[in-house]
Amino acid sequence: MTLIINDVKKKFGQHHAVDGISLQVEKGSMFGMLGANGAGKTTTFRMILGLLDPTEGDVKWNGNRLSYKYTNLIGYLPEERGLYPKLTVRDQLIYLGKLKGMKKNAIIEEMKFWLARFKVEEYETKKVEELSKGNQQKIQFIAAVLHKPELLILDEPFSGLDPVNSDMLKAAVRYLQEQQTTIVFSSHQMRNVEEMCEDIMMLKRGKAVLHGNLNEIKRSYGMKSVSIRADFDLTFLKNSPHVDKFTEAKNGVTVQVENEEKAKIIFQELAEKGFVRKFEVEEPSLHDIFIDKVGGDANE
Ligand SMILES: Nc1ncnc2c1ncn2[C@@H]1O[C@H](COP(=O)(O)OP(=O)(O)OP(=O)(O)O)[C@@H](O)[C@H]1O
Repeated sequence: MTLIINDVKKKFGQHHAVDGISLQVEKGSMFGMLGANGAGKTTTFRMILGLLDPTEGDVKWNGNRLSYKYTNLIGYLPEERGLYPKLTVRDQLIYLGKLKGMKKNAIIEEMKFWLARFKVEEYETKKVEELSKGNQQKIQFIAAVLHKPELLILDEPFSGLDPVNSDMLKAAVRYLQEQQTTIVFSSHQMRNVEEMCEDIMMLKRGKAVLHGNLNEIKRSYGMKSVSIRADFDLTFLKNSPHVDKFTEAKNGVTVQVENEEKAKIIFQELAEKGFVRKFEVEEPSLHDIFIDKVGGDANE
């Protein structure tokens, strides 16, 4: 069971919201979609879900085009959250579970499991409008997974959550992955993607600017980040022709360099000046790569 997106395009009028992306997500894996606002992530998700028809190309799950007929196989947490504020959590979940073809007993069993897991059992009989935003998000997540979907699409699942709830939701997503759920999610928080995903796609104006295994992307990405601490002033590195970006860190400085050769040159320069306490060359963070690839495009 694989999700395959084959050269998919979506045009709104003359605007290419998604402009020829292809990807494959294997059963039980977790795939991260990144991109600035308006890069085309939600449009891609809507095409996966069969809510939007691609202008060109196709999306297949297990060899079939997804549509409302397969709604029971898919779970979706949309970016714009929407629950019925006047319904109780229980009635809400029963209603949404039934739409997914579930029987009441099964819904209640799953609901109890998830409410306990998220430590919100006491909200079962509360109206949604009485819950905080973070807790509403948990309920909406439960609504997306109640029917044990094979494919789970999460649009910005961690936005607006405090660190404790964010960790709780991450653990829940990992648990679902262990149950062999195939998961695709988008996030503006690079850390979350780094922590959770093996494979990613970074979109810019509807095109993939990076795609593949995250560790390989980092390894093969030329740019390196170097943490330096020394017994002398390092601010001269700001003006070094070998340094692309200079940042003062708590305990020393961090510089970005184009490749390992440049790092070596800087190390030699530093060694001539005095005692270097720390010189650590690291793979760039996803944040660094994002800024490098998408940086000037934050509002596209
Ligand atoms: N129904 C629509 N009609 C016209 N243009 C649309 C429509 N839906 C999306 N777009 C445009 O397509 C582009 C991609 O939008 P999309 O919502 O997919 O981006 P996104 O990557 O999910 O952004 P964000 O991170 O802000 O949610 C944007 O320029 C948006 O304005």
